[in-house]
Amino acid sequence: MNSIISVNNLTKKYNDTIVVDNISFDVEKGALFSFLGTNGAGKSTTINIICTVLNASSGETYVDGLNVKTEKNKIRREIGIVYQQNVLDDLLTVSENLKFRASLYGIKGRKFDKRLDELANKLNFKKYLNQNFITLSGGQKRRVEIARAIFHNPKILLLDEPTTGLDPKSRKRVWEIIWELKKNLGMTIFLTTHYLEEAKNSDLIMVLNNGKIIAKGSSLELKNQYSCDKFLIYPQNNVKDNLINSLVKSNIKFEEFEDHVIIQNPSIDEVSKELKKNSDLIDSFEFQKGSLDDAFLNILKRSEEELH
Ligand SMILES: Nc1ncnc2c1ncn2[C@@H]1O[C@H](COP(=O)(O)OP(=O)(O)OP(=O)(O)O)[C@@H](O)[C@H]1O
Repeated sequence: MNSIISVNNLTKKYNDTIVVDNISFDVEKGALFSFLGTNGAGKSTTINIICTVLNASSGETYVDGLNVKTEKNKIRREIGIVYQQNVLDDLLTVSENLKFRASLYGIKGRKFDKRLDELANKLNFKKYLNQNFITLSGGQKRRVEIARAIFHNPKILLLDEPTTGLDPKSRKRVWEIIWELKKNLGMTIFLTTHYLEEAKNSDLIMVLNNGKIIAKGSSLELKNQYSCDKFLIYPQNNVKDNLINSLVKSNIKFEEFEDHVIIQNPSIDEVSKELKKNSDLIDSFEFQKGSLDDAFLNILKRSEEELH
């Protein structure tokens, strides 16, 4: 594997509290890597160590072959970060903000003008260049924040919940931009998100809980391993017991809820027989494919069960 980030036995402690617990993983060059976990799982801590803004308690981390302990400045040139919160100055214009940020990487004069034009076109914010950052909408601000993060052409883009608070259309637009960066520029994308839908096309998903890696795999692998297809049957009023009796007689395993029953991993054959047999008891039914959301919840549930 051609890895661009390599994390080996990483641990972070605050006093005696371990918040990242001996984790190891690699991120492949050009991949979309998604880092999932509940609040407080240790995602931002890990990202901050990779970005060289926080020191680990122990373990080794390399970014593009550079050691995060000893080659901080070189690493900072290789990475761009979009934080959960916008970091640009509300009272400067978009152009002034980017000029200041670019100057930190030595990008000035004509080189700056050319790159600004390129990014303003690509990320569609040319119209707002002379507006104060505060006057932009949430989606427009995020696009400018992405421009800030990639102004110096980094190899890796770290996105810490980049679309939180955006409406679905703005989220879609931000994702189109991220895909373009991955596909056309081969940029490695390291994502943390609470929207599992966004992680579904990742090359690798890793789930963290209480500082530990509790699952790792592609979206399909995690879905196959931790979620299942479901068939929901909604009985007509007051006949749920009759439907349940029929399912019991047919030896079909199901879960009972207030106004419906769920058959997990249903076989077409058994479900169609039951539907035919009980058509006068059934109000409606639906089939649900196993989802990444289900997988995520089951991964956390199993991890909690193992702890107790
Ligand atoms: N400076 C600090 N001192 C003490 N504890 C801290 C500090 N920073 C973070 N923590 C703790 O470390 C744990 C991991 O926090 P972290 O921010 O990495 O989680 P996260 O997975 O990014 O959560 P979220 O999804 O809410 O952003 C939390 O319990 C947090 O309270």
